[in-house]
Amino acid sequence: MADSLQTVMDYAVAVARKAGEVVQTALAGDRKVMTKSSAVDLVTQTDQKVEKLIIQSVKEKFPTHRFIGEESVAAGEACELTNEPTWIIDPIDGTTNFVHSFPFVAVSIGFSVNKQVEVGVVYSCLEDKMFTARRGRGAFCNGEPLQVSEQTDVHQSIIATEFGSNRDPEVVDKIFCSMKNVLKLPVHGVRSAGTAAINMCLVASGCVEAYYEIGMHVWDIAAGSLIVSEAGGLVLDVDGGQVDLMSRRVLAANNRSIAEKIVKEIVLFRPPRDDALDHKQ
Ligand SMILES: Nc1ncnc2c1ncn2[C@@H]1O[C@H](CO)[C@@H](O)[C@H]1OP(=O)(O)O
Ligand SMILES: [Mg+2]
Ligand SMILES: [Mg+2]
Repeated sequence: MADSLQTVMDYAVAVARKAGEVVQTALAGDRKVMTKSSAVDLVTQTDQKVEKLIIQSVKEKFPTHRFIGEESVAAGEACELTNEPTWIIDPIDGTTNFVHSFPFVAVSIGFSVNKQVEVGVVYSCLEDKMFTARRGRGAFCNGEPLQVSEQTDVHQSIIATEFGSNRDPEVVDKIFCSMKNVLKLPVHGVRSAGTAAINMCLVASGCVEAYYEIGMHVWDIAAGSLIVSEAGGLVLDVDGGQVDLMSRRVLAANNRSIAEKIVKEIVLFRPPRDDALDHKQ
């Protein structure tokens, strides 16, 4: 599998770049916006077109591989992570940003075998940054090695998180309560890029010390989780335990000291799992 993983990596990078070109072209034109699980969970024809392009290209090269794609799942396909080689795809991470031309939009492609992510590619289309990682072989941005921040003092840190797309008042309260707790630690700042994949790449790049969220999906974090761990960081559940990519909870941190401080501030809740039969919202 070692050499074939390099083939997968090279192909994932090529496909992500091609997908990124489609996203960039679409940014110049009109975007017809539709909604999914809620009035603020947006999707465009470009999301659907890019996912089709990625899946078709991969199928030509690897006909036996399986897929978990955000828009395929939205269209009713199963979201099941098996031991088989599986491509986990978010064609546009940051659709809300894409719709508003807010300049952080990514194509995220993870590749797992035996439920473990082996290859992660996140292409930040507008920054033209190609983040890549292979398990055990480090993380890179445009070919340059990535290293998480060395900061151990949470008071000197920036923490990334997202507001998500769930506007249920109880959920919003919990999300804000966690953010307030983190802000009051105090930390230097709290940030939201509007894309989970780019938030994770910011941790891997050492720009932010940690990113946490409850409510994102497996396609948002599959690739980014490997990029963080290969840059020397930790990827955990928000309770500090082992991460479960299908549980819709993640904490990516530069080190354990920062992770432990953040865990204490997060108000825990459990959204329906991605592999639950009714996975919507
Ligand atoms: N209104 C919204 N604001 C922020 N993120 C949203 C959102 N609606 C959906 N998301 C998704 O939730 C993830 C984590 O916050 C984001 O990466 C984004 O992925 P998406 O653009 O692929 O849907
Ligand atoms: Mg996404
Ligand atoms: Mg998306």
